[in-house]
Amino acid sequence: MNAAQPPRTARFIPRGLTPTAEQLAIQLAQHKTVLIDANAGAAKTTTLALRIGEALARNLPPEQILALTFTPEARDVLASRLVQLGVAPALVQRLHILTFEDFARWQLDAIDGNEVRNYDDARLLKQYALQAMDRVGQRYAGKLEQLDLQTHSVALAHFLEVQCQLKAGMALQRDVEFMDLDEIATLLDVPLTDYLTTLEYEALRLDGGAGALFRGPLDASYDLACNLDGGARLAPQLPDYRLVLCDELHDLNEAAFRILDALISRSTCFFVGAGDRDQVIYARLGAHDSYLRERFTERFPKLQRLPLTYSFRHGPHLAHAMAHFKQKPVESALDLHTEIRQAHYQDGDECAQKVIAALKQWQADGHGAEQCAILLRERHQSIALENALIDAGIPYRTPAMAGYLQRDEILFLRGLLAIGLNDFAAIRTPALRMAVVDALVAFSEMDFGPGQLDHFKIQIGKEPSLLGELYLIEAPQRDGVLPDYRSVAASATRRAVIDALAWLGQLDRQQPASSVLHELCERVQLVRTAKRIFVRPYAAEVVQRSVAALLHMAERSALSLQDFWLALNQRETASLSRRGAKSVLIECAAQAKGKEFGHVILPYLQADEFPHPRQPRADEENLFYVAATRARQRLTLLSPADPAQRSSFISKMQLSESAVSAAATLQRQQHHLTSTSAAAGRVYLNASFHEKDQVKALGAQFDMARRAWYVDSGRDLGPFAPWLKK
Ligand SMILES: Nc1ncnc2c1ncn2[C@@H]1O[C@H](COP(=O)(O)OP(=O)(O)OP(=O)(O)O)[C@@H](O)[C@H]1O
Repeated sequence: MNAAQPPRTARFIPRGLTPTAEQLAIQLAQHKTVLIDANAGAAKTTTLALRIGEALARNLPPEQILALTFTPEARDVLASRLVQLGVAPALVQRLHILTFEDFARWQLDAIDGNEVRNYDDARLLKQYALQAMDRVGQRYAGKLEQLDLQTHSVALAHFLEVQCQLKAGMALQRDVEFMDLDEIATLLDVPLTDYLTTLEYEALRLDGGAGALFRGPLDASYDLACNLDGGARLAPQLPDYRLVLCDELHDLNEAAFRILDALISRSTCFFVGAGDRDQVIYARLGAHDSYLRERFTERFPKLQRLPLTYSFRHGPHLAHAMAHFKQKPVESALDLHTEIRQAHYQDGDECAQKVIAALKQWQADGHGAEQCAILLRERHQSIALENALIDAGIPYRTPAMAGYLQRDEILFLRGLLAIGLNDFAAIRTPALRMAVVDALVAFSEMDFGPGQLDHFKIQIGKEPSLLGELYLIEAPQRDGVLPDYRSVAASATRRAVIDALAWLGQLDRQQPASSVLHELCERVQLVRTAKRIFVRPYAAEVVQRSVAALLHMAERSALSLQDFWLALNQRETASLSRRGAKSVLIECAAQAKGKEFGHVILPYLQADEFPHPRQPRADEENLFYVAATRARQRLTLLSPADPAQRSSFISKMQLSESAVSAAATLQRQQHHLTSTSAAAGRVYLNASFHEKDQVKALGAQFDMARRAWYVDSGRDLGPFAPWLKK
């Protein structure tokens, strides 16, 4: 370790903000390993960017700097923050800013040759999962009672999630020499069938140990971690980075930790990592706050922990509310009144209307819809919201999740209606038709060989009216035609669906859609099937709630079956055509990590939704904390009119108390800033978001700390008269 004193002055002077003393300490730190465990919005990403800027300013070649993140979103946020702070884009491009997965793939290239197929979309792995299940069947059928081989696509998706989880936690490396199979599965906390299938899947993937044939999501990190661990073949070949940084350390799992360890254990490497122990929400993938709390310290005893105390995203009102919520100190350095607004509703529809009202108010206050995000606890909540937005003519986007009309359970019902009404052509795009076929297969618990289904889909793409044939093709009596069908896991479900289709086909289309859909769901045993095919009760419940929301929508519409069918398809066309960049974002809270928005709306804050009763309380708290702390100027909380039904998280924020202490802090800060800005000779402007281009063109500058436009007081203020503060 270099014991020299930190340089006294920074060489990197960022654009648009003045680093605090704490930020400077990190920017200039010369400790070998530095860990920042700081609150949401406390400038972790920004400070990592400052550290990179400083290294570049001190002539460290960009290629010797590696910045790792867990998601492409976090990678992009860091890269754009560097540019925002004034690092030349050409230099940013030369830096190695990578997700763990991309870094691992790149390293593994050295031993792979060009033979390995990489699949980013887990669905493409289903063929291998099926083969692995076949092998488990051959090896253990009749020998193990607990074996439960399900081969429909939803069960496969579940299996793929479990194997990912086992690998992220390096659980397959555990010492299990003297344990029985079911003991091991219990130890690893996964169903026995999934454990055995994972073993077969890995044998297949790694070609019995000869080398990887294919990789799905997270497999590269896992393979690299295994390689570095056992035999360490690649360890000496890892590039010699002088500076390694890692953002969002709260997503760290065992595989990634081992990769980091190999990189930063080198004597010439300096490391700065940042995370927030209260933002651990991927426990399912092995993330744990123990890395931030203890593991780093145990592994690197000389580790320096450096603080970032103040939030720069939101003002004291939100900071203090979060301090109460998380029972920890949270302070803000911003002279900004981040408003926390509340509104209450009687039912889900009214909640959607309150969202529209909050959004319209935001726009009326001069802000753009694209600066607003509606963050959901779970995707089923979007149905009423999407409908309300479509009705209000407000464009929205749902980049990280399918819009409600494109979700599996809704596609299944749409597929049944398409067959029953003999109108598959109403589902416009070929991609959606394929998705409908997949959903029908999954929810009818049918079982095809992968090639067969693909063949059928191609035919359907050409001739939509063939959709009804799906059930004929699969029927066992057609064995003679297509003899190699896999055994059907739940033929009762398929039979029920076929019967329901016959019933639907002879129905009067003028009947109310609501009663038809209710009966259809009963007849196809949708709830029971969801419970069976989604091994995790939580996932089954999301499906149920999503279907319930659709049924509610049909009831409210009071439309006939025929008209409801038409309306659904029209809504889809309307929502798909309005997804512009200027639209409001609807996203699940988990996907919003690392991002920030002017206005965050949190709807459906009710006891049975958030915290979700089936999920661990600590994870729910972290998720709420992530969601609420994305807000800069305004946070809108929507909860039931009846206090007894409200989410307990709202009272935990102690909004009245926190508002009092926040107001006092804000006053102090305003006083301080008035004196410092007077000294700095700045005149602040009242320009709204929409006016930013105008004032910028006139020469105004943006103060990131105050989030306000200003001009130097020596200037002619005439052109700025409309925006001068009274
Ligand atoms: N010294 C500063 N002065 C003013 N604003 C700052 C300063 N440092 C950072 N910021 C701003 O603070 C906001 C939050 O910063 P950043 O995204 O780096 O926080 P974070 O700790 O990574 O957040 P999270 O963990 O919630 O993702 C950003 O808008 C950033 O531009």
